Amino acid sequence: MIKEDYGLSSDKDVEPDLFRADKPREECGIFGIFGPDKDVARLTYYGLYALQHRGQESAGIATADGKNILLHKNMGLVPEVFDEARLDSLKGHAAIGHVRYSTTGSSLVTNAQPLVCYYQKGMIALAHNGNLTNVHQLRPKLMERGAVFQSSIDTEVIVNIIARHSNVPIEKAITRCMDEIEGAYSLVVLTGDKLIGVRDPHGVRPLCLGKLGGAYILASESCALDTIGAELVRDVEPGEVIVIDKNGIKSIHYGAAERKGLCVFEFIYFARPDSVIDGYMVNQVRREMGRQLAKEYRADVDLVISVPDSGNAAARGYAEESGLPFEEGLMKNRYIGRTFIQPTQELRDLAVHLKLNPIKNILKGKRILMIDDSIVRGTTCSRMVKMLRDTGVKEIHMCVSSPPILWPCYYGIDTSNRKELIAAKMSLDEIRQFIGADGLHYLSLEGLLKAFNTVPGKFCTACFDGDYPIPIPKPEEMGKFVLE
Ligand SMILES: O=P(O)(O)OC[C@H]1O[C@H](OP(=O)(O)OP(=O)(O)O)[C@H](O)[C@@H]1O
Ligand SMILES: NC(=O)CC[C@H](N)C(=O)O
Ligand SMILES: [Mg+2]
Repeated sequence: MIKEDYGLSSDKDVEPDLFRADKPREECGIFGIFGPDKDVARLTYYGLYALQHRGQESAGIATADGKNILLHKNMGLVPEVFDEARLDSLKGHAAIGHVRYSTTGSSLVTNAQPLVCYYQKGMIALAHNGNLTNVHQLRPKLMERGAVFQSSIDTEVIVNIIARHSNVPIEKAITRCMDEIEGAYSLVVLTGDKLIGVRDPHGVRPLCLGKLGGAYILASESCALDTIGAELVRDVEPGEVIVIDKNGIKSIHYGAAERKGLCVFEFIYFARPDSVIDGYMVNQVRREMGRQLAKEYRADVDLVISVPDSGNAAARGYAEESGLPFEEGLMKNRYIGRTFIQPTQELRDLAVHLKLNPIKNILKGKRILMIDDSIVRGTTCSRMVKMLRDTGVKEIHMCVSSPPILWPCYYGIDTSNRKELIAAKMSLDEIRQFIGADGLHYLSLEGLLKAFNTVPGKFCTACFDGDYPIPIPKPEEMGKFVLE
């Protein structure tokens, strides 16, 4: 029996997020554990806590106790959704969990993950990071054949296709599903007796395998493994299906695509700096991006500051390479929740200072170089420049440790609208004027790849060069890209 508790509270479903309009890019985080002798719900809770940066809209955990799959999910942050009593009730030998930032389907509790359902073979729970690019072909086809959907997320298409192949073992049903779905997907799947991890053939989204005593873990990022004291075994390979059950672990190679597409933005912004993805330490790569920036552009300034958090490592790298002093010039308030009411303009302006505030004595009268990891709409940096000018900074130069974002992402980042991307609408000098800086430089794509010591072809860099490794939805489907 599915014991589900969606905690349907309508006020939370529609709660507006103060920073949502300014924060167009997040991800989802997934976690799975097979550990009969472990408190799987609590370990999943801590794992999700470590992945909270990947999605803050909703959180959910499903556990398998041999007979049932138990589920709890709701809108909100991990500690808001779960308490001790709730975690006590989620019993089992295996669990999966999800933190969501919606990319297909609205931010509603019915779209929260994991999805849990009955099918011919029993019960199945599934959690997904990424976006399918052919969902608008698959969903109507499934509906024509009588499928019903309870949510508007692409993820439910995956569950439906797996369920249609109930005449074969679950591993086979998954690889058959992979024949049909296109796009980016890292998945954790839970059945009564198995935990399965899947990474799409292009390897767009990360997924790694860890071990804690006799328990196996799957997680979007290795920082989740560190958090629960597990060791990183390796990354799940593109096109690999890992099946874990009481007999141990088995790997099925569905097959990697010739053209790989690991999202380079994971390294620029999404991932936590303490994670290792596909062998690259995120913090180290970000620092190297800063060094590359300094090789490309040397500003005549007194000091280097970063826009925290994700600009920090690149700013340090820039300072090291250039010999300029690095100072913490902006403080970020880390305790901003999601419970604000949509503010007026006055409150919005106030909110900027609530989120980031300058340390005046460090900055006043100085010529500074401000480094951020990326500019999407230009909201953050234009506000920062204004704030710094108000503080009495003499000159403000801006460096961005990634190239201009010119193309939308269809693989799980919420930038599917080109009109929102400032670099797609304005020239470099227009952007500089818009943000009000005295100088502006973006890291080149070559410089970015040098930070990895790699050549084009390993990463998906489509947001910078429009070279999409997986076919994107047709123009007539674009308007419908977000299923409401
Ligand atoms: O041009 P914009 O549309 O303003 O978006 C870009 C900003 O958004 C991100 O920061 P965010 O505050 O989301 O998170 P962070 O603390 O990880 O840097 C990113 O690091 C930039 O600072
Ligand atoms: N950001 C993500 O990975 C989202 C996963 C899925 N497409 C959803 O909207 O729930
Ligand atoms: Mg930032």
